[in-house]
Formats: sequence, structure tokens, C-alpha cells
Amino acid sequence: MRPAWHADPPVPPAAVGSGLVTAPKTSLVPPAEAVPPVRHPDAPAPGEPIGSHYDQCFGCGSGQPHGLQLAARAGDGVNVTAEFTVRPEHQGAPGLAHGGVLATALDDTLGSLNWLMHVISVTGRLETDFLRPVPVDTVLHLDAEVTAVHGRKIYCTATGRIGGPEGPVAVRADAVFIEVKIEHFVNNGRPEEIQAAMSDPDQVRRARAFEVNP
Ligand SMILES: CCCCCCCCCCCC(=O)SCCNC(=O)CCNC(=O)[C@H](O)C(C)(C)COP(=O)(O)OP(=O)(O)OC[C@H]1O[C@@H](n2cnc3c(N)ncnc32)[C@H](O)[C@@H]1OP(=O)(O)O
Repeated sequence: MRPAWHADPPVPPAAVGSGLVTAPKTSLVPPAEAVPPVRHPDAPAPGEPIGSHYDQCFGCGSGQPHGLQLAARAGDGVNVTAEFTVRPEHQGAPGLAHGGVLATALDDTLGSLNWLMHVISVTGRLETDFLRPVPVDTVLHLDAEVTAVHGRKIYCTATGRIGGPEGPVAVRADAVFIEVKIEHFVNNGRPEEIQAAMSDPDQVRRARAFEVNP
């Protein structure tokens, strides 16, 4: 007999009007008309630290004691590298990193690609493969790159290796990020944090870096 979970009815592809709305998924494979990404002339130099986009970011902010404190550096193309050390507060199973935390590490590394193109984008779709368990105290060596751009859609990929930068791949992801304007955050973020960010000269300077996009 099939297990009970096999008997779940399939989710309808689009059920508008029934209370369910399932958006069509964007393929993670760029369309034929997609173009290669362009490294912005003012992108950080290869090897230069990218820094956090927001000190309260769970992925890269220094103001989040339980966060990942991810430190990314620019590559020589439209790519970055980063490291994340798994701490006890990141556990899922005993002694092992939580899968959602590992997905966050991949997501935030992909997010730092914004600095290479001087485009603000947010995660639209992120598909993650978990290939090896990642124990506490492990340094996850991440790399991410943009593979193609189509309109506002930015196709990108990331891997996380253990045991060194050339070690075996433990996690990987393919993603589509969507370009947005700064208003995306101003209009949607909780007012307390938006007001605090807008009165922080460092935060305003980080945001302005994108607005001089030629
Ligand atoms: C100060 C510095 C800060 C810098 C801040 C940097 C932050 C980085 C942090 C790490 C990354 C994150 O965690 S970001 C946080 C997690 N992500 C989010 O919160 C995003 C929530 N989703 C949204 O707000 C929205 O759905 C958007 C913005 C993604 C899309 O809405 P929209 O702007 O109305 O887009 P729309 O016109 O419908 O679609 C434009 C094109 O994108 C495609 N598209 C739309 N949504 C998706 C999707 N989810 N997945 C795939 N593809 C999609 C459409 O098919 C279309 O393709 P075509 O028809 O043109 O072909």
C-alpha cells in the first residue's frame, strides 16, 4: 500500500477564484534571449570585501549576534566568494547545521552579487540541493555567480564547500533574483526600521551607491 502522503491531491496549477492562487514558476534556466551579466565599472575590486548591506541582516549584519555574519568578497567576474562558520545556534539536528540556515547562507551570498552589477535585486526563486551534512564548527566556503540576465530577472548559482575552498560541495543553489527599486524596501518594510535606516548616513550611502547606476 502507498504511504498516506502519496494520497495527497495534486495542487492545481492555477486556482484563481477558489481562494488559492499559484503563480506560474519562472524556470531556473535562462531563456535563449538572456544576455551575459556585466560587471559594473564601480564594482569592488577583485578580493575586496563587500561588507554588509544592512547591519541587522540575518545573513551578513554585524548587529545580529545569532546571525551568520557572512563575509563576502568580490571575484574578478560577476562573482563573489564568502565564508560562514556554523555555530551551535545554527543547529537543526544535533551537531549539524539547519538546512534553512544553509539556504540562508546561499541566499545571502547570492544577494551580495548586487554589488558586482550595481543593481538592487531580491530573491524570487531559490532551489537548494543539500548534498552533505554540515557539522557545527565547519567553515562553509561559498561562491556565487550571475550566469545570465533577462529583463529584471537575474539568473545565478551558488555552491558551499566544506573542508576548504576546493573541498566537496555540501550545498548548492540555483536562483532567480528580481531587480527592484529602493522603493521596494521603503514601501514594504516596517516603518520603525525604514525610518532608522533612512536616518543612518552609512545606510543612505550604501543605498545611494545603487542609484547612480548608469
Ligand atoms: C540598500 C540596499 C539593499 C540591498 C538589499 C539586498 C538584499 C539581499 C538579501 C538576500 C536576498 C533576500 O533574502 S531578498 C528577500 C526575499 N525575497 C523577497 O522578499 C521578495 C518577495 N517578492 C516580491 O517582493 C515580488 O514578488 C518581486 C519584487 C520579487 C516581484 O514582483 P514584481 O516587481 O511585481 O514583479 P513582476 O512584474 O510580477 O515580474 C517581473 C519579472 O520577474 C518574474 N518574477 C516575478 N516574481 C518572480 C518569482 N518569485 N520568481 C521568479 N520570477 C519571478 C516575472 O515572471 C517577470 O518576468 P518577465 O515576465 O519579465 O519575464
